[in-house]
Amino acid sequence: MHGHLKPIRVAFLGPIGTYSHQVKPPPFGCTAAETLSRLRSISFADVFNAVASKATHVGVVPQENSIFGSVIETYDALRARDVGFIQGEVVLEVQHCLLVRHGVKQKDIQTIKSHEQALGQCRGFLAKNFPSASLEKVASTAAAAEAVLTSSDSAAICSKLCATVFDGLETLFESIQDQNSKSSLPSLLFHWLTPLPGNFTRFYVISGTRDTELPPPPDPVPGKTRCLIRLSSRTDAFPAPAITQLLTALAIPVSRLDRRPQLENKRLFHDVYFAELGCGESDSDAWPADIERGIERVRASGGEADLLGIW
Ligand SMILES: O=C(O)C(=O)C[C@]1(C(=O)O)C=C[C@@H](O)C=C1
Repeated sequence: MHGHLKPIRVAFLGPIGTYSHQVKPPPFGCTAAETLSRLRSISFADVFNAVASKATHVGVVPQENSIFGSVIETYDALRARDVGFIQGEVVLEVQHCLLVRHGVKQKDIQTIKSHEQALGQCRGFLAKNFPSASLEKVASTAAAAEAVLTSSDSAAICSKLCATVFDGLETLFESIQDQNSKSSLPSLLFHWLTPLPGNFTRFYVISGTRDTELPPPPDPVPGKTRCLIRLSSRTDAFPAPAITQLLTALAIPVSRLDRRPQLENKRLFHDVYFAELGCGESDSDAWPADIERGIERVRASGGEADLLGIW
């Protein structure tokens, strides 16, 4: 028995046919499809619960989209204590289709269902082709496809895959997202350096804790070059340090910053920030220790700081 071929269980937002379902977690030695067994969840919170309860080794959650921006449900889940640990990231090109039950025509459509991210990524298409349709948010793109199976006046924005997953659906429009990639997909390795046309969603791969036992990574083990830190001022610190002071104390360049209301809102508009940091491959050896020191400096300056992932 080869240790590295043990199946890893992956939680994803279901049902089958979502974009989350199509993500293949990369950072482990076993990425062959036959070594993955997947567990569908009905919300992103379920994905976090699946890894926390050890029902799965990892879970995939969308983090940002190149057209519609941050995935708020994911950041909201990341506010909780002991929420899991980010072990990697995957970027997926997202091409949406408009699917209906067999026989339903464009003129019949009064409601368009999808995940709010997908509705947001197709705003231009919707305004042009369905200016008076009502838009209905549902739990996922594939849940929308499943729901239109029994409807004669609604359509779903989802992946083309859903036309094969759910029997009885047909594709009315393809590639309806507001930006299209014309050329073949170039390497996504440096996607943050070379902006690409098209529609891309970045997913975090999470495990229950930093020490969750995962299959061994590929050889040679890649250095860690990114991390996510949750920051806020301590509620008992007076005066409460501003986010700029916390970032100055951290003293490591921040590549992106998100902000959400804090879960236990003890002070009005007391927010929590998510800072993503990156380093070059050549600096990756010193990176984990640098981060630890940065976190200590934030704590010493009246802030709270927690490492939510390093990959
Ligand atoms: O509904 C799905 O298919 C999902 O996997 C969710 C989700 C998202 O929340 O961003 C993932 C990728 C796409 O950007 C659209 C929807």
